[in-house]
Amino acid sequence: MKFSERLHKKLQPIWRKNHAHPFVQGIGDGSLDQNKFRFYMIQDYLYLTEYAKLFALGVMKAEDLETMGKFANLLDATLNEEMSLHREYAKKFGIEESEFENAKPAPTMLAYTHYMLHVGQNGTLADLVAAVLPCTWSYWEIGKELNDIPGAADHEFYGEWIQMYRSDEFGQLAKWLIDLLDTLTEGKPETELSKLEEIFLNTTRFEYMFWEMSYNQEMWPTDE
Ligand SMILES: Cc1ncc(CO)c(N)n1
Repeated sequence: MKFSERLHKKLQPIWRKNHAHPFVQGIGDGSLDQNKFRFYMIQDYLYLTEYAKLFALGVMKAEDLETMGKFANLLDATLNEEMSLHREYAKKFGIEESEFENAKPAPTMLAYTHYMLHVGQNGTLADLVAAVLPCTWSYWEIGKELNDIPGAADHEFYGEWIQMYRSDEFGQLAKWLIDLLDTLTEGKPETELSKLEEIFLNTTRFEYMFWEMSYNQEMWPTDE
C-alpha cells in the first residue's frame, strides 16, 4: 500500500468532520455569516504568509533541481494566486490589504503555523511534506465536494472561493505533494512512517480546528 493510501484511511474521520462543519456547510449553501468569513479570510491570509515559507524551506531541503522548481512553483502559487483570492475578498469587504496583513493573529492560527514551521525547519523533507500536505489535500477535497452542490460555485459571494479550491491547478499541486511523499517514504521502516503519520495527523487536526476557530471567531480567551 502506498503511504498516502494509509494516510487517506487515517484521515477519513477528521475529513468527515470538516465537511460536516457548519462553516464549510455554510460556504456550500451560501448561508455562512459574512463576518465569520471575514474573520476566517484575515486569519487565513496570516496563515498563508507563514505557510508559503514552508515551500521556501522545501526548496532548501530538496535534493534535486526538479523538486526545487516544484517547490518554487508552490511558493509562487501561494503568494501570487491563492492570496490574490484573499486580496479580492478584502476589496469586497471594502477594506485595505494592509488590514489583512496587520491583523492580530488568533491563537489557533499561531499554533498551527508555528507547529508546521518547527517541523519544516527541524525535520527531514518527508517531515515537511507530511506537515504541509493536509492543508492542500483537504482543501482540494472540500472544494470538489462543495462544487458538486448545484449552484454553489456560482454563488455571488462564496463561489470564487469554491472555484479556487476545486480548480485543476490547485488539485495538481496537491497531487504532486502526495506523489512526493509516496516517493520519499518508499521502503522506509515503520518507525519512520509512524512518525510521519503523527505529523500528518497533527496538521489534519489543526485543519479541523481552523474551521472551528473561524466559526467561533476565537481570539485569546484572556483578551479584555
Ligand atoms: C488553514 C488553511 N488550510 C489550507 C489552505 C489551502 O491552501 C488554506 N488556505 N488555509
